[in-house]
Amino acid sequence: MSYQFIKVPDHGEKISINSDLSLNVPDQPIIPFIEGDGIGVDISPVMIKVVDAAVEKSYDGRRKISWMEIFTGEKAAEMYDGDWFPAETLDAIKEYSVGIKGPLTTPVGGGFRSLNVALRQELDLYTCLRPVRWFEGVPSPVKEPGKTNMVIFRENSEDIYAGIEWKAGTAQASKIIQYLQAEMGVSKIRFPDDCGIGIKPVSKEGTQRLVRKALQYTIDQDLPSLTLVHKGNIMKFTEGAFKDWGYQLAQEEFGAELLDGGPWMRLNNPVTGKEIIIKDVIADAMLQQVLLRPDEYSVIATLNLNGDYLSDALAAQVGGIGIAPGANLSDNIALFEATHGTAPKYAGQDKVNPGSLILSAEMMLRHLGWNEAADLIIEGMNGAIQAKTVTYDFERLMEGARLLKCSEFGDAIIDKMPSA
Ligand SMILES: NC(=O)C1=CN([C@@H]2O[C@H](COP(=O)(O)OP(=O)(O)OC[C@H]3O[C@@H](n4cnc5c(N)ncnc54)[C@H](OP(=O)(O)O)[C@@H]3O)[C@@H](O)[C@H]2O)C=CC1
Ligand SMILES: O=C(O)CCC(=O)C(=O)O
Ligand SMILES: [Mg+2]
Repeated sequence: MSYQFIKVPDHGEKISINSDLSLNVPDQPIIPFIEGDGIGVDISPVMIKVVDAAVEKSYDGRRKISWMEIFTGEKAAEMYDGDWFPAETLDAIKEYSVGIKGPLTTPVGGGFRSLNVALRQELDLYTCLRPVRWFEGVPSPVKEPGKTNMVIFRENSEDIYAGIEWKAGTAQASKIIQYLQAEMGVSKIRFPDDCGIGIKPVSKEGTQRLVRKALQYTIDQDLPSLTLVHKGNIMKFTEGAFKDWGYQLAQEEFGAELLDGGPWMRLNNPVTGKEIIIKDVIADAMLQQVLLRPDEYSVIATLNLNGDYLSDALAAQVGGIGIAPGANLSDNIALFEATHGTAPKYAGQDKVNPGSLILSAEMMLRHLGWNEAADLIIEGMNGAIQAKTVTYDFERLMEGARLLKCSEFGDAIIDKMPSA
């Protein structure tokens, strides 16, 4: 495919996908990346430098990533004559199958809709996978941060994030309100004359494809439990249905059985034989459970908004969103990204923690099967943290730490990577 502004590197090859959805990864894969708005300009080059160093150290030049810049957000708007979301960016992600992105700005209360959400919707990246683990030495607000070790599977394509909403006072909002009152017998809209309306679609298919991934991950990683997190006591036919469809899938597709009469279920891991508990917790209670009894939770499957809240809250327990990685996944595309946003007040200052994006790249390397390079990144990160050479977010809470810039922290990670 030829592109208008995207420059395909002279060297490197495309990753291809086999019929069983496994990847064929060449030794020099072309990987598209979006630099990102705000602090994207700081963290993306550091991520690339760290990844290149880990790959070089692991494979002695036999393997190398050919990075290909693609554009969304402010940089795209400048290049593509005001188009924040160029079609060729989507084409490139589809063509190259694996990519990584920095954060993108979304205006609050008006303006354009989230480009991050649009990427997930357009590419049907229905799973947002956010692992939360503690690195020894990272300052944390809790007493025993090592007890927090969870993996969030956030549904990424439905819920109120679908963007079906109308502003108060518009003809569309009035029409929907009139329809609800006249045709659907709704009498509970408290102030109908001045009311915005949002719609929350949650489907069986959307729920079950997410829960299927989460339960398969629980099995593959030999983990002890899967928790369905929902607010089904209040939103019965969306969040309540998510819980019911989740349990139904566990029973019908994985052979789970009721535990003590239900609703919790159990199954034996078909590979290791170990017991897996499938349980559910109401979302508000979950926010206290993860603080008070974190070691009782392992894999979490939840809806879009709950997952958004829970991922920042859990990240805080292990040191903050400066070190919170993630991936957006469909069955054949993987787009890695940090949990945090553009942190505009720090943009361009070479200050923030690049850890989230670097750890997102570490997930990407594992997705490619380049585990040796991924392991080096973890060792480098551990080494830099143990040496107390860290960015401002950790330094302000760590006794005796040396403050590093964003780029210096990347260099410290590289320095601490053991030689082969
Ligand atoms: N996937 C994406 O692209 C996302 C985009 N966004 C967008 O980002 C913009 C800003 O959102 P906002 O709510 O301020 O959230 P941000 O995540 O951008 O920042 C909130 C705070 O988190 C801390 N933080 C964030 N990133 C880092 C980092 N790399 N290192 C250290 N600390 C960090 C900072 O805290 P402190 O000041 O205390 O040091 C920062 O002020 C919005 O437009 C929002 O829509 C938000 C989330 C995800
Ligand atoms: O799209 C945005 O601006 C925010 C998204 C977000 O907070 C997230 O994905 O965690
Ligand atoms: Mg968020």
